[in-house]
This record gives sequence, C-alpha cells and structure tokens, in this order.
Amino acid sequence: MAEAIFSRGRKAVCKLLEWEWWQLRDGGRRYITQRKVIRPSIVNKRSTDILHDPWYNKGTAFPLTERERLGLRGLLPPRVMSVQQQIDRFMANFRSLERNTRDGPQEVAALAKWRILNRLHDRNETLFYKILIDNIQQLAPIVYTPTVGLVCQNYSGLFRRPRGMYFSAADRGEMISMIYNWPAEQVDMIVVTDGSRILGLGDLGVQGIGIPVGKLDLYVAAAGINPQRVLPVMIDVGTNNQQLLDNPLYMGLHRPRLEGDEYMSVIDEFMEAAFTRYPDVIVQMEDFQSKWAFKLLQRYRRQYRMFNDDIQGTAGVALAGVLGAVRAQGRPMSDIAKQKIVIVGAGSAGLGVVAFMKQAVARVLGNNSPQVQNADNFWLVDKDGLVTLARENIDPEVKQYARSVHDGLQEGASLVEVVRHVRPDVLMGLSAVGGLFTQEVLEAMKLSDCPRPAIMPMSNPTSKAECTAEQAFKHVGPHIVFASGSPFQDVDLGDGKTGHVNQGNNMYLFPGIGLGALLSGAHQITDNMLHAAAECLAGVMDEESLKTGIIYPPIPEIRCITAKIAEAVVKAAVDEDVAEGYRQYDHRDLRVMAESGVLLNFVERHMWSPEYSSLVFEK
Ligand SMILES: NC(=O)C1=CN([C@@H]2O[C@H](COP(=O)(O)OP(=O)(O)OC[C@H]3O[C@@H](n4cnc5c(N)ncnc54)[C@H](O)[C@@H]3O)[C@@H](O)[C@H]2O)C=CC1
Ligand SMILES: CC(=O)C(=O)O
Ligand SMILES: [Mg+2]
Repeated sequence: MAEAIFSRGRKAVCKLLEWEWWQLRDGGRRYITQRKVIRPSIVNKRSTDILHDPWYNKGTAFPLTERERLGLRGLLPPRVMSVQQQIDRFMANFRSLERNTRDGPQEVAALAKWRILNRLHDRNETLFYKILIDNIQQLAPIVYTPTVGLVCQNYSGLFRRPRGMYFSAADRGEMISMIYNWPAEQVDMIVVTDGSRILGLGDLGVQGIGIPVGKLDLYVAAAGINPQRVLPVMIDVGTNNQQLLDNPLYMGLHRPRLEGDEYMSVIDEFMEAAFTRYPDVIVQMEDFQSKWAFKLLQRYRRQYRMFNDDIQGTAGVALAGVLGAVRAQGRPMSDIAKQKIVIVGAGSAGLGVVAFMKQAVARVLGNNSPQVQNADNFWLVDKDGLVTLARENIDPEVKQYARSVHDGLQEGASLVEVVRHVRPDVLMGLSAVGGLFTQEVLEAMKLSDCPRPAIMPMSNPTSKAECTAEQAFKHVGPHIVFASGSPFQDVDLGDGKTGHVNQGNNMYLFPGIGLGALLSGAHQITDNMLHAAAECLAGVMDEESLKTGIIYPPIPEIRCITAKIAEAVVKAAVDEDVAEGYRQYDHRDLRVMAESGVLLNFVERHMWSPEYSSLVFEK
C-alpha cells in the first residue's frame, strides 16, 4: 500500500524552480518539481564550432549578447531573428518547394522535401523539432511513412552524414567497445532494425537505417524524448536483395544475410553491448522479418526492457481502431467479443494483431470461453488463402488461429470467398500487397452483417496499401469506417459529405509505450502495459467523432495523446508492481502520484520540448 496523502502544496525554491509537495500521513514529505526550467547550457566551444554544432546552433536567432560572448559577432547576418521568424522563413521555402515540384514526378517532390528537412536537422536540431512538432500532420508523411520508405530505397545515393550507429557481422567481438564510440552519456531510446523487412518493401539491407531515424524523430516530436538521448541503430548482417548486392555503390556488407545461430549471436552481442553501456535504455525492434521478429521478442522480452513495434505496437493500434469501429456502430467496446474479423497477412503484424485482439476478447469473455480458445472471432488469410487446421506443415505460431474446415470454408479459400462467406465486421490488411482488396473483395464487403463495416488496409507505404480510401468508399459504400497505415486524403462523397480517413499506424502508440516504460522504470514491458496503452488510445475518442467515422485522434494532437498513453502505461506498471521508478522518484513516489491523479503532470514535465537555452561558455 502506498502512503496516504495528508495534504499537498507548492513551494517556490528559487526564481526558476517550484516544488509540489505532499505531506504523508506517516509524517514524511515528498517533492516533485512543478515548473519546467530551461537551464543554461554550458558549452566549451566557440565561434564556427558552435555554428556547426546542430545541438547548440541557433543560426540567425543568436542574441547579440551571445554573439559577443561566443565569438560569433560578424559570423552571422546582423539582424537577430525570433524563432517564429525562423520558422516562417523555413516554411516559406518549404511551400515554394512544394509549388515548384507540384507538376513533376511525386517521388522527386517527396525526396526534395525530405532533403530540406534533413538538412535543417543537420544544421539546427532545435528548430527542426520545433517545426516538426508544429507541423506534424504535414511533415510526418515525409520523415515517416510513406516518404521514409522511398528514402530507404535510395539511401545509398542520399547518404551525406551518418546519423545513428552501424553494427555489422564484421564487428563480432567488438560491439561492447564500439558502443562507447557513441558520444551520449545517457541514451533513453534505441530503435534498431536489421533492414530485413522495411515497411512492405522487403529486404533493404543497411539502407533500412532510415526507419530507426524516422521512428526516433517521432519519439522526439510526440513523446518529448530528448534528441540527445536517442540512438538509431542498424545491424547489418548482409542482405538477400540481389539488386543491392549487384550495386557497387551499395553501402552495406556485400554478402548474403547471416542465418541461424550466427545471426542470433550477432543480435545477442548487440543487445548485451547496448544494455551494458545503457542499462536503463529501452530498445524498440523495428522491421525485422517475421521469422526473426517473434524469436527475438520471445528471447529478450523478460531479460531486457524492449518491445517489438511491428508485433506489439501495431497490435495495440489495430485493437484501438477496432474498438473505435465498434463504438462507431453505436455499441459498447465489450462488443468486440461479437465482431467477425478477417485479417489478411499472417506475418509479424497480422499475428501480433490477432494475438492481442484474442486477449482483448478474453478480457470480456474469460480465458476459458470456447470462443476464445478456438479464436472464433478471427479468420486469418495469408498468401496461400484461408489458414485452416487442414494446412500441411503449418507454422505453430499460425496454427493457434487456424479455422476448422467444418466451418464451411475450405483450406486455402480465397479472400473473396472468405469475405462472402463470413460477412465480416472488420477487414484488415497486413499483407504488404498493394491492391489486394480488389473491387470484387470490396464489393463482397457490402454483404457484411455490420451496419458500419471497417476497412483497414494497414500495409505501408502507400503503394502497398491493400486499397485506397477512394476505392473503399466507392466499392463498399459511404457508411464504412476507413483506416489505412499510410495517410490518404479524406474522400468527397458528394452532397457535402466526407468519407473520413483515419491513419491506423503504430505511430499513435509506440511513442507512448516507450515514454511510459521509461518513466515507470519497469524492467519489462508487460502485456498489461500494452493493453493499457491501447485502451487509453481507444478511450480518448468522443462519441461525436466516432459517429462520423473518426476512430483515431487528429495527428496534430499526437503529443498530448502520447502523454496520456504514457500516463496509462506508467499506471499499469504501478498497478502490476513492476514500476521501479525514474531518477529521484522511486516506485512509492510513482504510486503516490498515480493515486493522487498527478501522473499526467509528471509525464508532461519530463517531456523535452525544443527551446533555445542560453549558452554559457566555459573553457
Ligand atoms: N500500419 C501499421 O502500423 C503497420 C503496418 N505494417 C505493415 O504490415 C505489412 C506486413 O508486415 P509483416 O507482417 O511484418 O510482413 P510479413 O512479410 O512477415 O507478412 C506478410 C503476410 O502477408 C501474407 N501475404 C502475402 N501475399 C499475400 C496475398 N496475396 N494474399 C494474402 N496474404 C498475403 C504472407 O503470407 C504473410 O503472412 C507491411 O506492409 C508493413 O508495412 C507493419 C507494422 C505496422
Ligand atoms: C508502421 C510500421 O512500423 C511498418 O509499416 O512497419
Ligand atoms: Mg515497422
């Protein structure tokens, strides 16, 4: 039991600092800092060294006093600009680039936008994140899906400066010392890939580094993780992509991927190195091909503070979307137990989703319910059609969701047959096959028993979406709920009506899972923490929005949604007794905060925001 709170108050301890205190019944007193303080940064460089350091550089915003102190006088145009003026100048450039590239090939325009953002990131990190946060809806499709996919495909040509760390099969035995080459004393978040399944684009080898970079940009923007404490990592164990192997300019190892124990030993060595130098770090595994994704998650999830975003983050966001779709039907969330859900794709994403949703149904009906045991709510379809118990050499991961052939459908039934027979409430795509929801499949969804069927083509990037928003509204009808992994424009349905497009992407969850895990100090990321995150996301939607078919919150609100999700994750960790505390707050402090309703405030106060701090030179 946590100590009971007797009274609370606030006390200013200096001009910049204020404490909130709680007097506990046992006579003790606990304090948390209440107001955010922008402390000056001590720098030991001057002049052009400052201008070339993206962390300290303020460009034209250096005030005259600092220009004097740091030897910058004369090195910048004379006018001191405000941050807002800097933002306006960048956005004016950005918009003119948009205008100038509008009529050319889309890919050229997308890469041009990525380039100017990346150059800003290289020059002035504070301004980059300020602009990203303020314009997240417009810029997320560039730093993240879909453009990040294109960037990865072209990375060997686009590469200018390294960002993050590279470990390769050639570094075996050296990783524990290599990790000390990273300049940061503390790292909170690592996103790591082996490049084997980048979005739905397949094996992109070392070029997959773009994904950890993009995901960590979202960690900074949405979760307020300090950019100096993030580390993108690429583990290059070779590639089986022949085009890359044939390209003399490819920057990764020119060798086929390691397999078996050799592969595992490389990943083991990296994990050991990462947690040896940074014992409190959280590792997010991203875009590992399914055959390794599950094995690695099983291997590490009890040993390290880690999660697999494609399996666990996606599952949470899909569950929140389905719960939203249930509410959009005018039913309570518990009616998830009555939904018929067809999931197309039985890889890391599809299997993660079905496992998590099965747990959600079990929370309603109980684990022992035959409906739960038999996974009766789900129909899993993969490249060989409907997965049934009659399948030969069936993978044990898949078998637990296989249907009985006595349900009226044969092993390997086609997607259209499945949709016609099942009349599902939800059709979800995680197949990485663009256009898989053909007109025939979508028209079959008209037979759905559901008043508001959900069509969720969640594969990324846009070219791999199972259908477009236009196609879904056109072929199924205006009454659907639509969510896609990559963004589409809302659809004009005529008569002043709009078909709303939701972005069903794990970007809504992973930042909150990571931040919540960090602030709870939990040494494992448990299923309860993940369910709390998904339920929180589902719960933030109001009835009015749901009625119009909006099942996820607006992207511009992602930072405040992430704070709420992190709060839910910390609370779940406290309730489950796995929270161990963060910095000066131990597990009892977290419990007190949870019980007195100030956890959200605690979370928000620990989120970094991009502000220029005063620079003080010290030799
Ligand atoms: N929206 C989101 O937040 C997320 C989306 N994804 C997307 O999910 C997709 C799949 O990812 P993974 O599961 O890791 O890939 P994977 O390659 O492991 O799995 C793909 C699955 O699709 C099946 N499939 C292939 N062709 C098919 C066909 N013609 N008909 C039916 N099924 C077919 C395969 O048999 C396999 O089961 C990717 O495009 C990825 O970008 C993944 C994570 C998050
Ligand atoms: C969104 C994501 O994680 C993926 O498509 O792999
Ligand atoms: Mg992914």
